[in-house]
Amino acid sequence: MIAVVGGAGYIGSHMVKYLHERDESIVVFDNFSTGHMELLPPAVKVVRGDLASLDDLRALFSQYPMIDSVIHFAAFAYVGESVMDPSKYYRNNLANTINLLDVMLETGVKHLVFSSTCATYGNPVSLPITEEHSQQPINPYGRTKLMMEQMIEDYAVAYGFKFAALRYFNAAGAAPDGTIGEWHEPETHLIPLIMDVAIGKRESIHVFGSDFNTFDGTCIRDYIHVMDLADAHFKALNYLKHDVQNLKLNLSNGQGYSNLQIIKEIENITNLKVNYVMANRRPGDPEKLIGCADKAKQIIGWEPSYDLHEIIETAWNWHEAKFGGSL
Ligand SMILES: NC(=O)c1ccc[n+]([C@@H]2O[C@H](COP(=O)([O-])OP(=O)(O)OC[C@H]3O[C@@H](n4cnc5c(N)ncnc54)[C@H](O)[C@@H]3O)[C@@H](O)[C@H]2O)c1
Ligand SMILES: O=c1ccn([C@@H]2O[C@H](COP(=O)(O)OP(=O)(O)O[C@H]3O[C@H](CO)[C@@H](O)[C@H](O)[C@H]3O)[C@@H](O)[C@H]2O)c(=O)[nH]1
Repeated sequence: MIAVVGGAGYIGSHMVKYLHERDESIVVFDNFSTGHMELLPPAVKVVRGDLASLDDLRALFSQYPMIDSVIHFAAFAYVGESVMDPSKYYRNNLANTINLLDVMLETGVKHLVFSSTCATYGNPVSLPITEEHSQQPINPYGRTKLMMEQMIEDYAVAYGFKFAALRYFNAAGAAPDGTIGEWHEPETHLIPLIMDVAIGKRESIHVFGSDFNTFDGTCIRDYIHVMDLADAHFKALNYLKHDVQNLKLNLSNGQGYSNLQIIKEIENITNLKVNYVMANRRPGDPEKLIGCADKAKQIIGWEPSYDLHEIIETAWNWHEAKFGGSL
């Protein structure tokens, strides 16, 4: 059985959908601080609990002693907020993950796949970013994720944990059947915010920074479909169960798009006008993040299957249906 920690969140719920459709045995552990019950299939087992509580974690593993692996998504994940309120990030991402690891240790569960991020690299010195690129995060969020990687590696060496650190680039898109998608409150991510403008929920979007060293002055990101991420987690977990090596893998499309290009692409796909205002840089934002995911292809046989057009189409189908009607 797989425990999906943070399974009610954006990426976690797509993982749950992926596993549920393959009849995998799963249980979701979540405190619903940013997650939503509505994103989960009704038949899925759910334990409401907080990583901050050793008792909640022990209850999870004693209620489901058949758990043999954990996929860990639970964290706070807003780059800008982490600069303003780092305590929140060190507490939840780092300190609370120690609880999870220790209870896994107590119960003998040693397979762990977890959400790392390209934010651990900082401002790249070479592109595309490979896993060998130096890791010098430029915001507290990225630092918590790098520390998590290091801590988990220490547990692996000392206690025989098997782990996969999956360094995703920018997660985006929604389930192709339109049932679930990105739902953060408050929303801070570029694509759903632009879509809020397209549906008339917001008047305009602020584009943070127009003086970056990029072709149009705005930041560049590499967007990866959330179902591609789910597929990679499943492949990484299966790999860990049969092979000796631990994994540190980038999950990306290998294509960078500027913030203004994303606005244009959404206008083209939706046929709607998006008003935007150029604004100051947001502290903590790296200029360009583009990943090389060749290693994931070589080692776990994973390749992305959705391009930017499909990412935006699936995101739009969900976003318009979910948030467009209530206006
Ligand atoms: N969204 C991205 O672009 C992106 C990119 C790279 C990495 N990541 C990482 O992927 C993971 C998931 O991101 P997301 O966008 O789905 O975030 P999310 O906020 O939608 O999901 C996080 C889930 O974890 C739960 N959670 C948080 N703290 C908890 C705690 N203490 N105890 C129990 N449950 C808790 C939340 O309720 C939520 O359901 C995070 O670790 C994030 O750092 C995200
Ligand atoms: O109102 C907005 C919101 C965002 N942006 C810009 O859009 C880009 C993407 O921002 P956002 O969608 O917030 O994603 P990131 O800050 O890149 O962070 C996401 O992607 C990271 C990997 O790059 C993950 O680690 C984080 O968890 C996840 O939130 C950045 O240049 C932002 O400054 C704007 O210009 N205006």
